[in-house]
Amino acid sequence: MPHVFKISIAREESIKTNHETAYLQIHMSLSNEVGATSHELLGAQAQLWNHIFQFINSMSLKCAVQLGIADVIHNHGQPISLSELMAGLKVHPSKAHFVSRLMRILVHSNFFAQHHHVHQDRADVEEEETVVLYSLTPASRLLLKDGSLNTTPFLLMILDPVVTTPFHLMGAWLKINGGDDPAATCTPFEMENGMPFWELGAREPRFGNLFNEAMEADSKLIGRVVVEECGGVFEGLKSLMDVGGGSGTMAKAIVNAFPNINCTVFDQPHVVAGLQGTTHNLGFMGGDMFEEIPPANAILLKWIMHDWNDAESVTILKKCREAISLSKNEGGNKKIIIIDIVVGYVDNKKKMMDKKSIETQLMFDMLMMSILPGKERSKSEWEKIFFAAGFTHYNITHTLGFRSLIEVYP
Ligand SMILES: C[S@@+](CC[C@H](N)C(=O)[O-])C[C@H]1O[C@@H](n2cnc3c(N)ncnc32)[C@H](O)[C@@H]1O
Ligand SMILES: C/C=C/c1ccc(O)c(OC)c1
Repeated sequence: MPHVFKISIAREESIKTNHETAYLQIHMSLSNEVGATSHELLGAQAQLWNHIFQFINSMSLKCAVQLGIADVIHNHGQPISLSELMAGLKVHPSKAHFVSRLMRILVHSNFFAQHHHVHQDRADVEEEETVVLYSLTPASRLLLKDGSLNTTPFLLMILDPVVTTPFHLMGAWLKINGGDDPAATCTPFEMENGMPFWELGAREPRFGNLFNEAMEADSKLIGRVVVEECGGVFEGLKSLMDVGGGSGTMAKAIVNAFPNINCTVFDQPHVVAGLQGTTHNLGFMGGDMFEEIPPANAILLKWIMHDWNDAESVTILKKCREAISLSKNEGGNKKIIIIDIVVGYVDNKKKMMDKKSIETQLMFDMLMMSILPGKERSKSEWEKIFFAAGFTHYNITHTLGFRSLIEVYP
């Protein structure tokens, strides 16, 4: 393309009527070789390279998790020097200078903080010595393996080759015929693994367990926030069915905060096999949400709807509507509670985070496209499936960071 423009510009320059000069300007703005100043070219290259290299940020963080850097700093109890950090890591001493480079990029990304400490306590040292000391940041506190909000399983699951490999196939996947039925279209994940995501989780315990642990970590964090910020949502309910509730972490947070709600975790039989409620008001049940959902005043769908396409989602929502209509709750309300992304809506208390949060939403959407037949929905896309399933109104609360809580009523 650029060559074609170059030739036409050369020709038009020799003619130079006013009319053609206008064309020339358009051609120049379209051409990447002629129009840009050095400054613009370097800016464009910087943007491109920064984007190309984003996986290096992910992998540097993965390395820190593999080594347990955050745990060593935390266990040290105070800011730590490189040599103290090395003593706590299972890294070969010959590689200390590599670790300092790893730390440099992670400090840049705000996963660790770095201070310069001036040594004055050694009489034998004549010149002052400055030592770099590392400490944790709020983001790296989520990487502590003993912490209650340990997010490392989520990181290891998302950066596992089982998840990253299908992304290499997206172009090829888009070129092949998906057929007329969107529900029957295979995903890049299936193209790579020969089976759907949930089947791999059932067949390969290593990945299945990693996935469930990843979900637990999120449910611990969001469970706490939901109870603190949106507790009113659960007032007046006698029973709650957490459909696709995994190993029950979210349900535990809810029954602890609301002892009067009877909560049942409903998930695939192999996921809830062997699980038992720790209190009288928590139970587990295996089943298929496309077949039948047991009755309850309210159904919780946390990170469920985005796993499925519109037709599948409407089927699940219809099953939910049946389940709440069959339950008893005199005077109390009945509803579906969805915790998921509403694309374009982010926590309005954190305006500064908006661009990053929306990027996170769009990344989740690409994940749902590569791994599952799912998608992230805008407000109007949500409305379409709610009404198609026979619900009449809904209310969105945007207080969960890049996610929202949606109450949907019959
Ligand atoms: C993304 S996870 C969300 C887990 C949990 N709600 C959370 O947010 O931590 C989706 C869950 O749906 C479950 N699931 C998938 N297909 C299902 C089906 N047909 N019936 C019931 N549960 C299903 C999976 O086993 C998984 O636990
Ligand atoms: C690699 C797959 C990740 C994934 C799959 C299903 C989900 O609902 C999800 O929500 C965070 C994440």
